[in-house]
Amino acid sequence: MGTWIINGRVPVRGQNELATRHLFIEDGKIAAIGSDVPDTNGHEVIDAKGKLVSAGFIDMHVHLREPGFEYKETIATGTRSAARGGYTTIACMPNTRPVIDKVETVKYVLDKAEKEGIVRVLPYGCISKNQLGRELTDFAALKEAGVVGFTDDGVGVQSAQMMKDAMALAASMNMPVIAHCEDNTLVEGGAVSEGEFARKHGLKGIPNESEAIHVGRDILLAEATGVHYHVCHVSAEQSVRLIRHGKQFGIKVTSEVCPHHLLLSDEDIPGVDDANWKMNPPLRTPKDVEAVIAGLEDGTIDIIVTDHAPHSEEEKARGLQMAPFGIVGFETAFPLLYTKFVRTGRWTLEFLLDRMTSKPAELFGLPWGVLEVGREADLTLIDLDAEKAVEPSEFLSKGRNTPFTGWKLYGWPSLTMVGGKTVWSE
Ligand SMILES: NC(=O)N[C@@H](CC(=O)O)C(=O)O
Ligand SMILES: [Zn+2]
Ligand SMILES: [Zn+2]
Repeated sequence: MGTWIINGRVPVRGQNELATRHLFIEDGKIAAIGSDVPDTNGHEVIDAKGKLVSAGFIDMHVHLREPGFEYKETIATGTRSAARGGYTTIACMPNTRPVIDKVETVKYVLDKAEKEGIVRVLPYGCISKNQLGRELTDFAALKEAGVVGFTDDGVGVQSAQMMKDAMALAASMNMPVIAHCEDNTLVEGGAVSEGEFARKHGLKGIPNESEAIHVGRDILLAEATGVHYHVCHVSAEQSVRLIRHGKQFGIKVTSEVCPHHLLLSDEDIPGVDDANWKMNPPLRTPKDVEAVIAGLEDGTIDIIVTDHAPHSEEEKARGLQMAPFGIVGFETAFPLLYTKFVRTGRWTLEFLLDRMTSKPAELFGLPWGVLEVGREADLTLIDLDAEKAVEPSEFLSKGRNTPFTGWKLYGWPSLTMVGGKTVWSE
């Protein structure tokens, strides 16, 4: 017995419209996509009722918090939250407790994901032991154990020599280095960006250069070592400029941006009490927001990620200055971007979907992210027409820390399938 998903609508390449299609799924794979009304006799039938059928989203930057911070999130809750957001593959950052710097921790995460996760989980391994920036981890052993790249996300690699060594080693084994770009000497205690908000409230601001200095340094090191260098959560105009320049020189630099940096600036922060507006990198100025949008549009920035970073309510109640950095992202990413960029006519639906599906797959050499016959049936059904407000109490994530509460949006996922199996539905 197979499964028919009937009356779905799928994007047509190069055309800004959707076509009605029926998909047949058998043995976990997409076995047929057609426009003729099928004979569904003897098969399971899912009536998509005109909803968008998209390849499942791929998020190359998420925090699942396990092991060690299970009060913030677990692999079980994080993957459910991802599925509800339409994601079928997620790559998790190693800033857990212990950090993912040893084979046994990689195995622990993969084993937990297998048993308790409902979407595909790809772990990253640390660049440095304990993420202290002093000693490289055993890249070969971590690769063998199944990591998809090396990163110390959560902190910047402060030493240029350390980064160069990491890149040379990663390049020799054809693995990417993924960088959280932050020069600590320029940050020192800042909670928000330099800009209007910091000035108004007399706060120390985090300057754009703290990010861009690492971006510039690392692009030079990527050129010297030949590694695939991927920049995390680009937020500053200067970073976009440097990446654009690096790409023009043929250096293997790629980058990502988060929905919040495309949609919010420091001037939107309501006040110093609400830490749901605190994340790293911080919300920048309206000029930076325009620059990251332009960077995504011209291909300087390759993909969209959430940087899903759940924290507990108690932690986030400490105010802007004291609370930890980070906001949740899975369950609002697509509705936000679809509503604010596609429905407004600035982007095509195809443009947005590519940056959440096929582009990340292409960048990291993954076999998913495309809706076509023969591929594994990782997909999501999305209601493009019903409007609903963001309601954090409905989140499947343990984290409720979002600045988007109450935003009225379109484009809510209603069913998510991984390898032909429905893992979540409304
Ligand atoms: N982005 C954040 O604000 N926080 C992340 C760390 C990170 O992505 O650098 C976290 O782990 O909470
Ligand atoms: Zn980071
Ligand atoms: Zn992160």
